[in-house]
Amino acid sequence: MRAPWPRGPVSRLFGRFGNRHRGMLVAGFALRLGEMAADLATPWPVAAVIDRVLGGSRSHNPLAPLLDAFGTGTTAMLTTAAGAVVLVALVSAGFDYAGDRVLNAVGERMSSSIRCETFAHLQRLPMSYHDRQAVGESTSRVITDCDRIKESLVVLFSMLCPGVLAAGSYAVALLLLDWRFGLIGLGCIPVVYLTGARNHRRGHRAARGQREAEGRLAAVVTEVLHGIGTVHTFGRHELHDEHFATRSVGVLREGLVAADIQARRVPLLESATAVCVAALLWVGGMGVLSGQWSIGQLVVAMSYLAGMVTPLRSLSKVSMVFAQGHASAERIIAILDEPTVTHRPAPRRGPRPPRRAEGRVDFVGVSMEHGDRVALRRLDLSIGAGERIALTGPNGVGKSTALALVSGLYLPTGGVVRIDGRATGDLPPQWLHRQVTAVLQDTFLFAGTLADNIRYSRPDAALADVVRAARAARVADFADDLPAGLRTRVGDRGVGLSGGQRQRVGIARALLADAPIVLLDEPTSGLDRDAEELVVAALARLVAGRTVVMTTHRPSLLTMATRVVGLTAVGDRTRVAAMGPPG
Ligand SMILES: Nc1ncnc2c1ncn2[C@@H]1O[C@H](COP(=O)(O)OP(=O)(O)OP(=O)(O)O)[C@@H](O)[C@H]1O
Repeated sequence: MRAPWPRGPVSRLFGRFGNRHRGMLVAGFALRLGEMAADLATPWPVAAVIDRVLGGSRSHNPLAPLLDAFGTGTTAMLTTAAGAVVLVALVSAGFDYAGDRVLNAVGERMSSSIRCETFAHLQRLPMSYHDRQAVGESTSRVITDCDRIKESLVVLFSMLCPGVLAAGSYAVALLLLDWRFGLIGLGCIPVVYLTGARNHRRGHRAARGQREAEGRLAAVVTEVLHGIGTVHTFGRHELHDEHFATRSVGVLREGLVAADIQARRVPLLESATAVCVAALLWVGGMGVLSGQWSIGQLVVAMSYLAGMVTPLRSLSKVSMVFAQGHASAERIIAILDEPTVTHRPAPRRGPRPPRRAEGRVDFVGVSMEHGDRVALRRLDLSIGAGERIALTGPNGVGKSTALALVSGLYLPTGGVVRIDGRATGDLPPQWLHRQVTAVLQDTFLFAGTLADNIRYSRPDAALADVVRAARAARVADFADDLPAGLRTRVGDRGVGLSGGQRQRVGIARALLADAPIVLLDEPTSGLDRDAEELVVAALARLVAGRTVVMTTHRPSLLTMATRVVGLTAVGDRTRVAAMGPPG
């Protein structure tokens, strides 16, 4: 059902993640109400002492029955009032503790769910999204923006909600005490609201600018750390220092705007609320002088007004946290709104694909554009099941793109890529992952053991299968010399292994996947002759009995192909020419 009001990022996030903790939220707010009730009772023992003990009058006091129950002598009333002060404070503290525990736990749980779902969603976004988004920027959203949302939720539950509840309750209590006191108290609310709302919009703009600038800064850090070897080799540290400092100025500029807004807000609100306190003091003082109210009642009214303005003042101090949380919620919603690869249009009706594809691949009028860059133009090419085809051609003609289209990494922007006669866009992604495997130019290894990395393609594989794949791919040749064998940990990005060794782990991974279609994207480029020999020997085992589409310029790999074709871009077509027998 659609909400009857336009739903902003904050309410959408809250609706989606807060609903899951409805029970705890209700319990938390009930505890807050208990605390409020205790706080409302706080000034009455003092009023009783002033009016009944010191003034000797019997003015109205809601705690009178309790105070009178322990005796009406001055000492008894004084003792009971002192005891009541402690008791009320203890009850209020108990509710405060329990309310904070419950509501802050909701804030923590909500932000944890937001973080996990944002990461899960981000991983499933298509390559076209990741191509245009810097890694540092995405990291900054998952980590920093989720953190900002967490801070806002904690402040929301521990300050904003109790503050609003307190201000509302004190305003009602003032009204009940006397309508004139109530009007003065209520007069404070629009002043605070108008000051806060105006500043929230400015604060939100500054916070949004700051988060965008911080995201760009994170992108610089990630880029430089990815290429730190190149930075050291060429000694270009100063270049990146300057680059970083330039981007950092953007963060600083927005931060200064936010600091200015924050600095203005507190005095503005303090002045506005001081006017209300002064008005109450004057009106109340005149009332006491004319005998309309007792001094005790004026003390209670002043205490309620102080109770009302204190949370309003403290809210002004945290409003920048909300502005930042708001800006971060927009950035998180922007990710969650992106369609994932599993949200493709529903496949056209047809029989379920068989468990294992035969391995026929057809490109029919396939075009591919990456933004404004054209990678393939109406390519027609058919590859039979079990055929091993090598794509050659000039740099940038679209060989790697053709491979990426077979694996479903991208969907063509024109034409269709078919596997066993069915368009890749109509095939369930999970099925496609089982039919197509790849060894790329540089195998990416995750932090974990060698065995974990091989098992990445088939998490349920038995250890014996992992060992068999490791032997066939000649990983065992070097793993046997390591103290922990296949249980040796490799660091982030496979640090500690040579290029050739990493490629052999990649081949073992592909072997274990046992897919009928294998893609090889320059798997031996960058290797020396000895390493290449070992990798080619491993690849020979991988390609046997499967459909293979490879891109390579290396003769040792070309000899594995049953057909070599050359791609050339001519006008609006990517043409295919047979290049004669391989080798
Ligand atoms: N992710 C991407 N984003 C933007 N443009 C891209 C992307 N991938 C490829 N391209 C562009 O598409 C064109 C084809 O690239 P592709 O890598 O497929 O060519 P290639 O024939 O494999 O080149 P090479 O022989 O140099 O590896 C190039 O102009 C390239 O700049």
